[in-house]
Formats: sequence, structure tokens, C-alpha cells
Amino acid sequence: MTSPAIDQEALRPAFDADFLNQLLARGIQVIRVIHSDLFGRQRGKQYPVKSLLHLEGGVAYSKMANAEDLMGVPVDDKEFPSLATHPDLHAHLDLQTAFVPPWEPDSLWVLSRLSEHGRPSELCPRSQLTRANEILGTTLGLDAVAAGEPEFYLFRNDANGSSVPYATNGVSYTMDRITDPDGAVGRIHRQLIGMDIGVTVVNREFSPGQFEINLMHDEVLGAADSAFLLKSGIKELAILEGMEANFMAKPVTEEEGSSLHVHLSLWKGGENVFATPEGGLSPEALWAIAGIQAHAAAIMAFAAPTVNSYKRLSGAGLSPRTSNWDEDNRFTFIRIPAERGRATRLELRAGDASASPHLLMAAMLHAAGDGIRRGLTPDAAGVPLPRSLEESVAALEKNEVFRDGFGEEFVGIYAALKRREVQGFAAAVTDWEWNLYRRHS
Ligand SMILES: NC(=O)CC[C@H](N)C(=O)O
Repeated sequence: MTSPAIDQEALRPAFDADFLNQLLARGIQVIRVIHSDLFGRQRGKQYPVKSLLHLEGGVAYSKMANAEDLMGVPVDDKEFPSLATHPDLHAHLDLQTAFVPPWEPDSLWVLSRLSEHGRPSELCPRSQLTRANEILGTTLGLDAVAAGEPEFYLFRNDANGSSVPYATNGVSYTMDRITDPDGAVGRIHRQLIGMDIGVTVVNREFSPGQFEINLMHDEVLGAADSAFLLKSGIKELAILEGMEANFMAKPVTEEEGSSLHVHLSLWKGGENVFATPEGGLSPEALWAIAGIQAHAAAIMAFAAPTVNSYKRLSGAGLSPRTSNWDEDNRFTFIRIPAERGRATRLELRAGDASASPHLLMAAMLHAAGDGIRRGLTPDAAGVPLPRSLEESVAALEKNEVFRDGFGEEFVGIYAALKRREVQGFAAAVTDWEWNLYRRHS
């Protein structure tokens, strides 16, 4: 894989002949129209570049495809009248998100938003985040800035065909050949930088084969888009390296889980409202922290969205178990990093790598906004977080702020899909049970 010098800045996207000619001159042959599903996975369609002008009208999908579980099985349409006729969703291309992935230099990737009868669809995570940020804007005059930090494992097949971590040795905060034996992570990082989505540092995390790649902060939709594209870029590049990128919360029993930490600050008129001139935390920062604490259980339905997520939150490692907060403390649910001034921000440490960055950030904005509107007081100790997906989903369904913010249709469909996961796991006989009980019962 080579990384051609692509000047993403030089792209002047528009549905016109000029842009088409620019694309043709660069040798672009196809346009991949992308959206996120409810689980933060990349979905989309690929078109010949010559379709650019026709794409202005949007791309049609069956709505049912965005109401599917992780295996692709849709919700029961009898439970959801809005799905009964299997209507269409339309994806509208956000051309300003267009970029050329360095490992596919003849392809243009463009993010889209899903609408339904001309209105944003509740089943579109990007539209959900836009709506959450708009609510902050209209009710409080605030704008959110965020950054996501996904961790992940790389696995490959050993000589017997079993999936094993890419590295077996090394220590955290390294990028040498012990950590990255074939140089694959170094190559993947270079390609990701070329996506121009604000990729910064890569390093090994606490377990062999586990890495973290960070992103620059950005306005909140850009930040979630980058985290989403980073995850899908890592997955594609890992496949090109003959490996599998794993974004499970807890893929290996004995090793660390993988997080998706989210940093958040709120801004008004170009100023960070979390900061104070004295270098402390503003009332808005404290209210926002309290709002996130108040809605912690429902946030977990997005931060820890799988059955597996709760194994990461077992108390081992630097993952939270209660909705506590503290300054400069990596064991808490909300950490306030030491930087102050314009860099004053909170970090939610509950999210795991399987989270949809868009939905998690939307949930944080609804919760922070509620805390600010009600002037809530944070509680350093917090309360225990849900111990299972079942509890988190029940908390989401009961949460009036989230039902209002995300919409009844979304909450109903999301909860139904997640409950299916809960039921599937409850009925499955695991290796752990087999190993323990076959001899000891
Ligand atoms: N670097 C870190 O903070 C480690 C986070 C840890 N892997 C988690 O899952 O929460």
C-alpha cells in the first residue's frame, strides 16, 4: 500500500461539472456514499463517479435496513407501525465531508444523512447528533466541541488457524517492533493520517495487540464523524494487512477492555464556557457534569451497548464502575483532565470501543444540556453504573429526556434490538459454563 500525496484541502465539493472534472482529473472512478447504522458500522453504496450530478437528489435505502440487529435481522414490523410498509429512507450526501482514502486513491468517500419524507430520520445517528447539538444551541446558545479516542485489538490467525492477538509481548506506550512486530500498525497509522480526519497519536495500550489512536478535537458532528471513519478505516486497513481489527469492549478474558473515551467542552461566542479566568471549572461545567451523572444509567445504553460491554466494566483496569467524577483521575466515570483555559473539558470514560460515536455524543449532549438547564449539582461519589445491558436499556426506556431528545420511534426500535441481544445471550450456553459445569455438576 502506498500513500499518494492527496491534498484533501484542494477539493472544492459541489454537485457540478467543475467538481466532477476535478475528480476525473485525479483519476477518481467511484463514489462511496456512506452512513452509520445504529451500531456505528459503516453502511453505504458505491457509484460511478459520473453519477455525481444525479446523487444530489439523494440515495434510497429500505428503512428496515436501519432497524436491524447486529446480525442483520430486522425488528418485528408488527411492533412498529412506522415500518409496516417497509418505506424508504433517503441518504443526502454531505459533500463537504468528501475525501479520498489513501489506500483507495481512485475512490471518493462521502458521508450522508438519512431523511424520511423530507425530515431527518430518527434512525440516522448523524442526524441524531445534529439534533442534540441544535437543541443545545436553541435552548442554551451553546455549541459542543468533542474528541473520541478509540482503542482496539488486532488479531490474526496463527499456524493452526486460531485467532490470536497480533503481538504477544511488549509494554504500554510503545511503538517499537516488539509492540508492532510486522510494522502493520505503523503503516495503518500513516494511511489514517492521509484520511485528513484529524488523526494524531497512536500507541500500544495495556495489552499485547491492543492500540489506541487519537483524534483532534472538532465541532461535535465532525468529531463523531472522525471517530466513526477512524473505526471503519482501521477495520479496512487491518483486512488489507491480513488481520482483523476488533472493537469489542472485552475481547480477551485475561486482558484489558477497549474504550471509546469522549472529551467534551461547550462553547459560546468562541469562548469555552467550562473555563474560568482563575483556571477552575465554571458553573456550566459543574452543571454539565451533574447532568451526565443524572442520566448515567441511560447513557450506558449507548456507551456500553452490548452484552459484552459489561465485562469491561467489571472493576479491572481503568474503566469506571460508578458514575463518580474527579479531576485528573483515570479511575472515574468523568475525568477532568488537568489542562485548563481553552482546553478545559470533561472526559467521559464509560464508553467502550463498540459504541456508536454519534449516539454516545448525542446522549452526552442531551444529558449535559439537561444538567445545565436545571442547574444540577454534581456528586463526587456517584452511584453504581448498570451491571448489564438489560439494566441500561430499561433506564433508557424510562428516561423522559432521552425519549424526547432521541424520539419515541428511535428509543423503541433501539431498545427492541438491544433486548434481543440480551435474550440471545441469556439463552446461549457459553464456553465458560461448558468448561466449569461439564465436570463439576
Ligand atoms: N489508557 C486507558 O485509559 C485505558 C482504558 C481502558 N482500556 C478501558 O477500557 O477503559
